[in-house]
Amino acid sequence: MTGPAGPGAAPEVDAAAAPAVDPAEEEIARRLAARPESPAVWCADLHKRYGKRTAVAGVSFTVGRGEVVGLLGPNGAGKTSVIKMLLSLVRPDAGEVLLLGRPARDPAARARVGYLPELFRYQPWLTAAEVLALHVRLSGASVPDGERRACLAAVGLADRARDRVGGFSKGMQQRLGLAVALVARPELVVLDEPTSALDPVGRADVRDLLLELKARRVAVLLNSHLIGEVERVCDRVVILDRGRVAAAGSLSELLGQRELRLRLTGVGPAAQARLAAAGGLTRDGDESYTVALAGDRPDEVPALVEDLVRLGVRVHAVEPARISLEERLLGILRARDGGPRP
Ligand SMILES: Nc1ncnc2c1ncn2[C@@H]1O[C@H](COP(=O)(O)OP(=O)(O)OP(=O)(O)O)[C@@H](O)[C@H]1O
Repeated sequence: MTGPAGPGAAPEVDAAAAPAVDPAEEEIARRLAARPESPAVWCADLHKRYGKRTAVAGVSFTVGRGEVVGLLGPNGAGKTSVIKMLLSLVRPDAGEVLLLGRPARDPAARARVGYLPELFRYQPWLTAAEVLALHVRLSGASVPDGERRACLAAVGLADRARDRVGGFSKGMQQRLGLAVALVARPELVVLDEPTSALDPVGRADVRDLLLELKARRVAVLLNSHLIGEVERVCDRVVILDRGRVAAAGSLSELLGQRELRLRLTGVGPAAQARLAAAGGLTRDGDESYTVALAGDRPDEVPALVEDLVRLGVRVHAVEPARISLEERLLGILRARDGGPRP
């Protein structure tokens, strides 16, 4: 696993979580490995208590290969505890974890996982290039110089490679953390609040990086409080509350069908057919149309508008209508308020 190492790094690691492969997990791994493609993350019934406090009370979910899954929930919901259990940085009281079809503590699985922790610090006397080189060495992967430089460039640190990390701002350290998580060509990347210290441009850069990972079929588990960000990049979302899964599903499952309200003039039969092809079509007045979009492609709306214009339609207004993930999240959490605390 590539993630911060050395003095000052990962201070909350549970020392009791020594590598050891559980025979029950081995058996599950053997069965999953026989399937055409085992999920990137599989966890079942995870539990964790810290003293009297229950942090995680029976969490199960999967992240498929090449899938981007968002882990959401209020402060203290158990997100970081779940992530640390997935990565064997904290030992679960109960439950099982497989990463890439192997038991989570298996070094062969860990070597293919990139991790950006929520809290980290790098050795301040090293340069960014040296930090990256150190983590490449730790991962056992062979990553040529040019690829490492490209990785720093991808997180916007191309011209800071030779600068010492001690002089980096918080956001620059977070960018370096991302480069560390990505440098050893992981098949699964776990990012715990990767944009908390980033400016708007940095956030947009991370969004692009995530989409690029998705295109390369790298699985991503993303813990973020920036719900708009999650909504834009994630295929699926797992919402935790008080240590339990409060809801999980794809964005269309959680948010319902996307609708598009349009105000159009000059709609001929061809344009009418194009509108109907986009989904269920209703005409609400002379110029008002509503399309219940059948697909969930990100370019669905611009493609439709482009076609309509080509067909001679004058497009006066296009208004997407769907409950936002933020509204949905708040709805779920409020409905659970007063529910049982673990
Ligand atoms: N090392 C620890 N020792 C004691 N309690 C802990 C420890 N780590 C987490 N907890 C407790 O477990 C619960 C879940 O914490 P966790 O950090 O997993 O939540 P989170 O969803 O990641 O929160 P946030 O969004 O604030 O980062 C909290 O009540 C927290 O106080």
